[in-house]
Formats: sequence, C-alpha cells, structure tokens
Amino acid sequence: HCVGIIGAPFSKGQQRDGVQRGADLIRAAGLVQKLKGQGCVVKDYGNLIFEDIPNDEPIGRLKTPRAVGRANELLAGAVLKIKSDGNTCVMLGGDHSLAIGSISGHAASRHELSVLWVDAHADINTPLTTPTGNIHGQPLSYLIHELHSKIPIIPHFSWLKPCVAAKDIVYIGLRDVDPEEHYILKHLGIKMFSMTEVDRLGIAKVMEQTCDHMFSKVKKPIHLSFDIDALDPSVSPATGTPAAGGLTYREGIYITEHICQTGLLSAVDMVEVNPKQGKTEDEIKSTVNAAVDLILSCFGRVREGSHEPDYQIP
Ligand SMILES: N[C@@H](CC/C=C/[B-](O)(O)O)C(=O)O
Ligand SMILES: [Mn+2]
Ligand SMILES: [Mn+2]
Ligand SMILES: [Mn+2]
Repeated sequence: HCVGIIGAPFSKGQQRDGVQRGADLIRAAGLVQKLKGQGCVVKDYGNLIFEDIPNDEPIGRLKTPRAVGRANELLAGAVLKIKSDGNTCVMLGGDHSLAIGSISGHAASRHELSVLWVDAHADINTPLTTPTGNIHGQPLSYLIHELHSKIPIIPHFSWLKPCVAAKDIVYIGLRDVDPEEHYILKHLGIKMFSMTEVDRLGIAKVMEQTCDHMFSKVKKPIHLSFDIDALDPSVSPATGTPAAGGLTYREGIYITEHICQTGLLSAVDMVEVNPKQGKTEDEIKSTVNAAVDLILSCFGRVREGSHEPDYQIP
C-alpha cells in the first residue's frame, strides 16, 4: 500500500474548539511509523495552513461559510495532488465539513466514486434545512448531484461542483438523524445501515450487503469517510457530537478490515477527534488509538497477525 497523509487542522464546520488538533494527535500516536511497520510506503504531506478569514459573518443560518469554503478548496487541491502521485489518500481532520474538499479532490482524480459514510449522523442537511448552521452536518448535500438545486450560491464555494450520485453512497452507524435528513435519505433512496440494521444483521452481513450495493453495477474506487463519533462513546468519547449506542471497537475494525480486502480503497477521511471533548487523558487516548487502529486496518493490519513471506523458523 502506498499511503499519502494530509492533515487538515480545521474546526470551523462546527462550534467546539479542539477538533483542529486531531491530525497532530493521530500522528503523535505513531500512525506513520505503524503504517511503515506493516509494510506501507508512506508519504506525509504535512498539514494544510488555513488563512484566517475576517468578517466571516453568517449567511442565512450558515456559520463561518467563507472559511469552510476556502479550507475545502485548498483540501481538494491537496487530495488531487496526493491521488495524482499514486497514493491512497488519508485525510486527518478536523471536523467533517472537510469531506467536501476531500471527496471533491478525490472525484477530480478518480471521477466515479463509491462513498462509504461511517457516522452516527447523516451529515446531509442543506443550508436551508440545517438546525445548527454547522457545516459539518451538511457536507454530503453539497456533493450529491440530486441535491444541487437545493444549494444556494455561497461565497468561496464557487469552485465546488457536485460529484457523487445518491446511489453510490452507503451509510453505516446512523443513530442521530434530523427529520429533514431522514426525508432526504428516503426520497433519494440512499442505502443506509443504521444501528438498527447493525443490530439486526450483524456487522458481517452489513459489510456483505454494503459491498453488494457498491459493486452492483461497476466496481468504483471507494472513498471511506469515517467520523470517529460512529463508534460508541465508551470507545471514542473525545468527539464533538457523541451519540449513545454506537459501533463497538470490533465492529469498526471489521468495517475497515473488510474494506481493505476489497482492494478498492482509494481515500480515507478520519475526522472529529477532539481532545478538548475528552474528560480525561485516558478518554483522549482511547479515541486517538481507535482512530489509529482503524486506519491501520484500512491498510492491511489484521487481528490474526501476519508474518514475512520468507520467514523460516530458526
Ligand atoms: N445533524 C446535526 C449534527 C451534525 C453532526 C455532524 B458530524 O457527523 O460531523 O459529527 C447538525 O446538522 O448540526
Ligand atoms: Mn458524526
Ligand atoms: Mn460526521
Ligand atoms: Mn462531529
């Protein structure tokens, strides 16, 4: 696996300070060394630098829209570069509004994508349905062809074109969905495995059916957008919008082990780690370690272990 890492220390898709530190915390936990240790070729492209945008007044309900638009324009360019260099891209957030740039940049490189959105939340509010104005609850609405007519003109978003079809999106982990989002999901017929389906089917069947859906027509590169709040707060408490009854650590790892073995993983987002939302050092560690382990499992780590192909017992 050739892996390109980009850090996006960005927090203005929501209101809680601290999520901008997620990328460096994940690096400090040894992500690069551990990926190299399991045989990956790793290039760390560093952190994006986001210029402050003064007077970024709300537009309608939207909060800090210009900063979000600009940050994602930069990120899209960086992800395109990382893909053009032949890597699988790993974007370390920062909040989930960054999926706007990550998926846009990925689509600029690989065009038709399957998007697997692992999250407690649907993140598909439009600028007119959002209950909070926080753009980390809206990224998919900007990206989906079928919702294009529902997105107003927003300063610093003129670079953005929708690039994903509703049929190419699958959700796993939903358990905190706004009514407006639920209508959109049903109206667009988007495939979803909420926590009810995870409980009913078990994670193995969920992954089997997820892959059946993604590969029902043509096999496309996979963009995995993983919001750490998909995991149960007992595993990943240090995040901005925790919701009870989430995925176990084992279910999260099963998802990423399974996606790895498809051989189609082309980009990963790991977002919403927020150290300031952890009550103790241990809560932060548990959250960061889960994020690291999920990424390692995207790139070949398996729980049964592994050995060098030419190993001989001495
Ligand atoms: N649906 C809520 C919550 C959004 C949660 C965003 B997250 O999934 O990125 O954590 C909103 O629109 O503000
Ligand atoms: Mn979420
Ligand atoms: Mn999210
Ligand atoms: Mn969040």
